Amino acid sequence: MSSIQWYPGHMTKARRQVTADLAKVDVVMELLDARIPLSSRNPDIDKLIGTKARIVLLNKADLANSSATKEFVDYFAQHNIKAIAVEASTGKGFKLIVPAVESACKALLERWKQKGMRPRPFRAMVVGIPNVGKSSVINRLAGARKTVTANRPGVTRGQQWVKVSDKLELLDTPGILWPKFDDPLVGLKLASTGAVSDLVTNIEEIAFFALQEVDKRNAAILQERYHLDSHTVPTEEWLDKISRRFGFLVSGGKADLVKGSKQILQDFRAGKLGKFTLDSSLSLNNEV
Ligand SMILES: Nc1nc2c(ncn2[C@@H]2O[C@H](COP(=O)(O)OP(=O)(O)OP(=O)(O)O)[C@@H](O)[C@H]2O)c(=O)[nH]1
Repeated sequence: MSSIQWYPGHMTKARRQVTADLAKVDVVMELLDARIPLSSRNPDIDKLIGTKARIVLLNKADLANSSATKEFVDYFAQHNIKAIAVEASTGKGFKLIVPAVESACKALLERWKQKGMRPRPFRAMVVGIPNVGKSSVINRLAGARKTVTANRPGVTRGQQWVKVSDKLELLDTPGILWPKFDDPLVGLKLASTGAVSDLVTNIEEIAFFALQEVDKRNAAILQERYHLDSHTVPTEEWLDKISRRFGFLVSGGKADLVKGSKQILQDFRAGKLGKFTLDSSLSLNNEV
């Protein structure tokens, strides 16, 4: 879990770093959390990427509702962006990445040819908000492949290009983007899925939000795992019941709601309460 807490100074620094790195690449892999493909988007991403080629990777697809993921792939296609559902933890979907990146770079290749330039491997980087799986994606794409140590303009201290295919090189450090801050519901989605550190959020509120979201989709699973009555609407009492059920007590026999909340979020994030997607592509007409 990332411990980054976003203050204006951090944001300015991150923006500067990402902008500098973006200038070195031809194509961007925008990494999103398949459970929250809209809420995990950086609010300034279009401005940052500009007219550069990009693909979207919907990571942690193993934890998301698969029909919702398909809808999001269509949603991005409608906005002329190729999106691929992937699982960095298993490698599922990864075979599709290189062809998609190369295809996204076709126009660039054309431009090079028109200018009489000799084609070189395309250069790519991964960008995304904290905890979305950037390092996991880079490691999987890099595998045991060698880093390209040739002298290259613009690669700063510690950064290297990794050869992913004959036609593709990847920057071995990701671009860390800040999440959306202004919408409280987006905040709850980011916190419940783990993109925002538990330290900076009210853990009981987040756990209760997670319970409500699960209850809407699959009340039976709550009954099964926590022995809750699936016929009642969620109330804050549920936190008390669940904490007691796991034996989390503080002195005086009171339930330890913080421990109970941690348990709920751990279950929720690990997929033990089902696969879910908290954003909807259908109810939105967002500009991409
Ligand atoms: N279930 C599941 N977990 C994943 C997947 N990809 C990454 N993770 C987990 O998500 C967590 C974050 O992964 P990282 O690769 O560290 O993410 P990051 O974006 O580099 O994180 P920061 O360094 O915080 O910016 C880790 O616990 C990974 O094991 C996936 O496809 N499925």
